[in-house]
Amino acid sequence: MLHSNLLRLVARGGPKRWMSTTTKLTSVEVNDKTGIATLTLNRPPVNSQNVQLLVDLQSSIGEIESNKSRGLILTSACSNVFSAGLDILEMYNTDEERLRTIWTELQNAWIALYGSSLPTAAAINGHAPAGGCLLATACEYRVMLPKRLIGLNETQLGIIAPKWLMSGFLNVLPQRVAERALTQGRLFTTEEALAEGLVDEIANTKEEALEKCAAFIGSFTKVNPLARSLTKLQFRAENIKEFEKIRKKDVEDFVALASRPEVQKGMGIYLENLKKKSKK
Ligand SMILES: CCCCC/C=C/C(=O)SCCNC(=O)CCNC(=O)[C@H](O)C(C)(C)COP(=O)(O)OP(=O)(O)OC[C@H]1O[C@@H](n2cnc3c(N)ncnc32)[C@H](O)[C@@H]1OP(=O)(O)O
Repeated sequence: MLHSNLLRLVARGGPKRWMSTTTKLTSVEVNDKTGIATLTLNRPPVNSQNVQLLVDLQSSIGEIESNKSRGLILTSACSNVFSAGLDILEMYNTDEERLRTIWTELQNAWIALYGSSLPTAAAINGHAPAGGCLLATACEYRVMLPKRLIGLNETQLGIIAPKWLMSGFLNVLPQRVAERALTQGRLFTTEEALAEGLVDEIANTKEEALEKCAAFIGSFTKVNPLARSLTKLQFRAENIKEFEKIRKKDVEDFVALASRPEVQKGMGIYLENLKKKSKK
């Protein structure tokens, strides 16, 4: 009996247990040995962030926080994309109420991750433009696969990233580099991102990226968890306070901007180009 249980564990790649099913667009797996939870975004083909993905992400973060995991690693089930950012199809040709919901859930997902008291790391196993970069930079540590792209390219779509959306970016990049990148809508290659400090390490495979993230989280083993989390949140308190002050107005600003005819037209053209490119 013991032998067959052991064999099953080995076949599953070690002492892991599934905490939630994959009927959601996210799944959570906790490693029993390390106590570290891996949160996987699972909305093929590119993990574009629709309302459902953003809601599921929040629920998975809540689940990980309440099951007393030692840390959270965010990654993707898609083979070449971490997340393509907000689902443009959902923002295009829609009504104001839907835009309000999309933006509110993006805010909720960001604050849940950015304000998490747990150690957080992103195993960026693919491209991470816009909202993908937002999630990665909400984490404390980033490990990325070579030759992928990451950055906040909102200006290329004719839209403006609000201050809170830049917070994580500004936590890791000097203001001068961040300002130039945002105004250019620049996407950094993995190698450029490493040189600038936007990512912390490069890994050749997703497995290696997960291991490096786990090693980062493991580096806190000897640190008092309460002291650690309060220290982290002290660093983030100012950004969180500023965000809370403007969050309602920020939703209305987004709705006003995203429903402007020229912005809608820009999204339509951007979508068409994406589709043309993917058919090539
Ligand atoms: C008012 C302030 C708002 C500020 C905040 C806004 C934030 C955002 O997140 S806006 C979204 C910005 N995202 C992007 O610009 C990324 C666009 N996507 C890409 O560049 C690429 O898809 C890729 C690099 C992420 C992946 O490339 P690849 O693996 O080659 O995949 P394809 O390009 O062939 O895409 C497959 C499939 O998915 C569709 N798609 C891609 N991204 C999105 C998206 N963000 N939303 C909706 N749909 C997306 C793409 O059109 C393809 O569809 P099909 O042609 O139907 O297969």
